[in-house]
Amino acid sequence: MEDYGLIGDCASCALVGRNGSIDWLCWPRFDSAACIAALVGTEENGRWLVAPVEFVTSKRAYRDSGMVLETIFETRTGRVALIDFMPIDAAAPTIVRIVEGRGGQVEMTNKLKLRFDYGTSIPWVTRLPDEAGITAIAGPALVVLRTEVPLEGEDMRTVSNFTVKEGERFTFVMSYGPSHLPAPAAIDVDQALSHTLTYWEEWAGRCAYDGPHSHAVKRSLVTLKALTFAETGGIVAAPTTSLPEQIGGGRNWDYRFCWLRDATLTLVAMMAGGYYDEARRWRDWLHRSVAGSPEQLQIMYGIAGERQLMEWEVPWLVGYEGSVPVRVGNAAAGQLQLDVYGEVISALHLARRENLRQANYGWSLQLGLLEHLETIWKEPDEGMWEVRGGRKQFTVSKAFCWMAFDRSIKDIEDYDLPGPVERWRAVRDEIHAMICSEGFNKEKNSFTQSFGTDALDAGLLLLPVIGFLPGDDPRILGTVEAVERELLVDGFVLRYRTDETADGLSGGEGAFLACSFWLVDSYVVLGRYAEAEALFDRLVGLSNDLGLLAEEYDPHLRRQVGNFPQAFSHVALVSAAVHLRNRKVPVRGEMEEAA
Ligand SMILES: OC[C@H]1O[C@H](O[C@H]2O[C@H](CO)[C@@H](O)[C@H](O)[C@H]2O)[C@H](O)[C@@H](O)[C@@H]1O
Repeated sequence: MEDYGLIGDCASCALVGRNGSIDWLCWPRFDSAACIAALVGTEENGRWLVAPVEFVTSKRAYRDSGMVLETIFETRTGRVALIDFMPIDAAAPTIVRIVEGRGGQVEMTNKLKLRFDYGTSIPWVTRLPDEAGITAIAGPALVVLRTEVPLEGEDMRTVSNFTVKEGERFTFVMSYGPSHLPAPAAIDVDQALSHTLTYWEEWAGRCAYDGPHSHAVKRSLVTLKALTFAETGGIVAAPTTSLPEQIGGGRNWDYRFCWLRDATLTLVAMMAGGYYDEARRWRDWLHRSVAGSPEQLQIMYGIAGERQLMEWEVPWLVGYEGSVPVRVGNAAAGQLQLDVYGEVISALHLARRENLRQANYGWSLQLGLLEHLETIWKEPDEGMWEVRGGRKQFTVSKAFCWMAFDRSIKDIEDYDLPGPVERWRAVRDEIHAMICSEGFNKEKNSFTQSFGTDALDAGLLLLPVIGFLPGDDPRILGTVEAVERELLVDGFVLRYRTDETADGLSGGEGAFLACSFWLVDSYVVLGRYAEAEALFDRLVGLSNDLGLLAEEYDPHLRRQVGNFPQAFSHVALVSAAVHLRNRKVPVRGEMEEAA
């Protein structure tokens, strides 16, 4: 996974290997069917390679702070640059690949194999009538490729071999459109490049964070922005499906959707970075998506607020390094995860405090959610880790219910909003008392994953962060110690032990990067700054050469695992950096001091 770089246009994105191969592309949206799917299959499922026929090394970096990726190939005969980007604000979704000779001369190859419908549908390819290039049509989709380089059809793919000499430049421009309309028009490549560079530079330049690790923080925020669907303000958890949590394993999920949990945390990170527009747009997305009957609140939605996210397995894809099944859609959409109420309500609370313009139904929506929560908070749920082994009384879920009532009570107190505040105070206290008696194991001196068990859960690290108990409470100290004792692998944090939690899934998984950043936060809360710094540095050190993080890290194989790049990991990195710099972790719902 570390070999991939991300390019995107805030509608979709592509993963580009350090070998010049685009192996993942979904058009026109993040959640559309992939038309290039080699990432979770083989070359036969679609890829687009532009690279030297042979090279010795390749080195890459983003230009400036943005999403224009430059890969430099050194070959025995010369040096060549490949510049990849997806133009911002183009009339049609587009990928531009520019080949520039930077020394000597280099034999290059271009191999395009489009396979629509997640790597299975072979398109009908024809030459463009009046200009150089081809169109590929498969059902509703049309892709057009324009280039000065002569193209040939070979083995059901489009290829070209060409030579690039120092100072020479060739362009490949591929765009998507619906097949019942004329092919998208040609674009001005230089203008698109300069506009895209300026867009990202300007966006990154607005970052309010100033402090240690600012490069990693900026790269994380730019990555989060790239995972945002600009049209609606929704944010995907990751742009990929089924990158495995264990190489060869079956814990492979589709993350191209908008989780309320992940996205509300993104809102907090965006605001910490000074990006209030994005925060506002996400909050508006939230209002629209969850609008309607509070009993129908889902834990996740499509990027435009879609509710049906049917999960299915793709039998023709052999998976990333053999990790099957490859799944599309996500059955977690139908789960009950009570923490989501706390996440959403604390986000609304924070937005209110930060004076983000409110939709006029914001408070009535919150009231409706809380009234519903009042009827269901005692129920078991699937928890924040979305287990598939049956519902339980998860301690963290209950603590987030406590937070939902606590923040709403504060909203009533601070803004004179109408609501049954006395009743809610009583519920808040009842939840608190229940967690402290049922969710705390005296022998272990730790809170536990669910009531009456002695299993641990890294989500418990959030208890002081949400203000459930102060950081110096002996029960919190005991819980952090227990997590350190039982959930660390090589210093990185497992979200729980898969051998002691019946999560309904076989196999294991890597250390969860967001939880590892939460341990950094815990060390800050406890004043253990040197350990916080050291762990943060190690975690940032796991990023690939482009600063990208997956969901998890396998400490045994020493490689990233899980979907890539993952918003949750980058959000947690941003928050931990701010906390480390400020030597303070604000209670969730209070604003981070960004600048
Ligand atoms: O562990 C089983 C579950 O794994 C996925 O959920 C994880 O990803 C979510 C998106 O980042 C995150 O919000 C959640 O906390 C994680 O556990 C998967 O999406 C689920 O379908 C699956 O049951």
